[in-house]
Amino acid sequence: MKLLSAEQTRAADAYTIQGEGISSTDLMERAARAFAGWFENKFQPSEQVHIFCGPGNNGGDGLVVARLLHERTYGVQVYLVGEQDKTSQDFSINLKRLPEALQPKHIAKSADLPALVKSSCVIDALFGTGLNRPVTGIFAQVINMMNESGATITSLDMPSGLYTDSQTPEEGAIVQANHTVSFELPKLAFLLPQHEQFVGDWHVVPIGLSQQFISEVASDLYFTTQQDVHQLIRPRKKFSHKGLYGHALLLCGGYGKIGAAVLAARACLRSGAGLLTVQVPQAGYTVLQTAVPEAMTLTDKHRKHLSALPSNIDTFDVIGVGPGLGTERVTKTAVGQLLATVSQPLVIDADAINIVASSDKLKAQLPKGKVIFTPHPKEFERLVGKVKNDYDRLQHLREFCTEYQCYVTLKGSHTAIGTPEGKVYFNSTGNSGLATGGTGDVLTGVITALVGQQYSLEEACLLGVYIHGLAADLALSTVGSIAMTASDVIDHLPKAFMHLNQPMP
Ligand SMILES: NC(=O)C1=CN([C@@H]2O[C@H](COP(=O)(O)OP(=O)(O)OC[C@H]3O[C@@H](n4cnc5c(N)ncnc54)[C@H](OP(=O)(O)O)[C@@H]3O)[C@@H](O)[C@H]2O)[C@@H](O)CC1
Ligand SMILES: Nc1ncnc2c1ncn2[C@@H]1O[C@H](COP(=O)(O)OP(=O)(O)O)[C@@H](O)[C@H]1O
Ligand SMILES: [K+]
Repeated sequence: MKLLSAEQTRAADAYTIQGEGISSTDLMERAARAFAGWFENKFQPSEQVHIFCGPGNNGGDGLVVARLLHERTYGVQVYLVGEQDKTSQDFSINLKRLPEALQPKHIAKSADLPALVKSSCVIDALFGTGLNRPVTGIFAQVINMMNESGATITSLDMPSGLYTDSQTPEEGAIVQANHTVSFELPKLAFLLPQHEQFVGDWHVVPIGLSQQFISEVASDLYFTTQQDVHQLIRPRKKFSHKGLYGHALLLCGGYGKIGAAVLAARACLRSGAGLLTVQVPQAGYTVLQTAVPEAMTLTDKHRKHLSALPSNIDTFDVIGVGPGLGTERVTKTAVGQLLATVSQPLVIDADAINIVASSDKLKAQLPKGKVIFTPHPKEFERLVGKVKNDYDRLQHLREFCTEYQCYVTLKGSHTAIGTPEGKVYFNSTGNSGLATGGTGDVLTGVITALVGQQYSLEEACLLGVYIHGLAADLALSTVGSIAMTASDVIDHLPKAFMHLNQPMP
């Protein structure tokens, strides 16, 4: 699914209005109905609803919602914020349509601010995608009052004050919503960790914007849905054999971190690798052979660390390197040799990322179009330098991927996958149960297996990150988020693959 900027969203609105031959007021009615439908499922009519409306179409939506909720027996109080001399046309039309029983109150100065309490139920319809500067003055006072009241806030389309697709200047007030109910497509701002306190739980309701417009408009930002990955997955052929599903090599594990190799290996096998060889330092031999009998085990000549590449390295289809590796000098040399000599695709994680990050020479040796990096945000900063904020991080992601012609899965709540063409795909699965040691090692195993099965590097990233998160989502029902471990995620990979293999409804 594509993500649209605020400007493109406005264009999609206009295109839909023109294409369907409806008025903008009709589309507003449709949007407000979709919002009200969500709201009714969530909140009972017994609650008094306070709706704060700004001067534009977001406020216009708020006025329609007020009318609809009133019809459905909710107690509603409407507040019109700011001077009323510059309201949008659809706002004015819907103000006239407001039932007489709903006498709006005007808030033009601080003395007009109502006293909300913690139990109040609030709809924030001050500003949406049309916000064009930081919120100050009376609007900021209303926002601060809402935030300080502790009331339950549902923002309409956007938390008011938050920019849709760029960094919000610090001086602007921003609503801290419990829920944000947005139209048609998620907005980029929802996917960035720095906005968690503003966006709350976000939900998208369809309003029938032109699918033709959306499919044709140029955007290099995507949100990966089940539909997107379902079409990637390839069922196994009846007469296939293990030789067709790739021979993966994992270079993982160091003294005290052999578990990382076990996790990556188990995940790799659970993701369909035809054959798997793991090379570990001598200290890991018995552990690997016992914990993962399906994997073949090579031992390094070093007792504790990776120090050399296997002599038959050319025989593997893909190499996953990094989890638990350590950054000893001998290991750095071995990783350098790997980058300089091998021709297979590489999945580079954890300490292998740290090793590459520490040397411009190694970065320059990265084979083009052959590498997937899987950093968490700290490892990413080691690669690209300190970032200022989440937008800056995205910019660095794009630049790094295009400069080095590589793929990067920048891990987090909505893992962002960067491609050499400068596209970014945000993942939609996963939960905070994944915030525990070893889950990244699992991801390395999953992606390595997929590359070995001849998925393109882009497909392997999209599918791997999605499946990994889906396994964690399925694990929620049996172990919950607090007790979840990396092994639980591996144990739910089979269900996740089965889930994706089923026909879509
Ligand atoms: N288009 C459609 O058909 C549909 C649109 N939909 C809905 O419309 C929303 C977008 O509406 P929108 O474009 O009118 O913008 P909106 O978010 O209300 O804000 C603009 C107003 O605020 C003002 N303003 C801006 N920043 C300000 C600030 N910092 N401080 C103070 N004022 C500020 C600005 O005034 P000005 O800049 O002229 O001073 C203008 O008056 C969208 O989120 C969705 O809810 C749906 O109904 C579906 C159909
Ligand atoms: N709050 C969260 N919500 C969803 N996914 C998360 C969250 N926190 C972490 N993850 C996921 O868990 C994994 C953690 O990886 P990483 O930090 O490398 O762990 P480790 O190094 O311990 O294996 C990543 O796939 C990341 O996207
Ligand atoms: K809003």
